[in-house]
Amino acid sequence: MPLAHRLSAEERDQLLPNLRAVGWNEVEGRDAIFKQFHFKDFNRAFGFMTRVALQAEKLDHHPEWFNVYNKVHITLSTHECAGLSERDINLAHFIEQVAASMT
Ligand SMILES: C[C@H](O)[C@H](O)[C@H]1CNC2=NC(N)=NC(=O)C2=N1
Repeated sequence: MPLAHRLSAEERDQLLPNLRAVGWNEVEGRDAIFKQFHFKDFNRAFGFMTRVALQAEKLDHHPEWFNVYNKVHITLSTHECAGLSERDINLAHFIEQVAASMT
């Protein structure tokens, strides 16, 4: 896999607005993005997490996340470059697709 690089200012200007528009926000004090998801019940939340987990393993890029009942909080960042990379953007878009199919 090619090395991950931290997104440049130009790349951020280009890539982040689409994600901000659907509820992803930059984390304060850390180069990462965050979103909270709410599902109808635990089954949907865990089904969502299962689908994200399988893709994360395939991409070798894993979310930091927290779940209680129907809530899933997700933080995305890339350890390899200690910040946001294109891998986080791609995973966030995949997560959006899965979430849309669960509601
Ligand atoms: C050794 C393994 O390939 C790496 O640690 C992978 C695994 N999952 C990862 N997940 C995330 N979010 N960032 C990484 O840099 C990363 N690296």
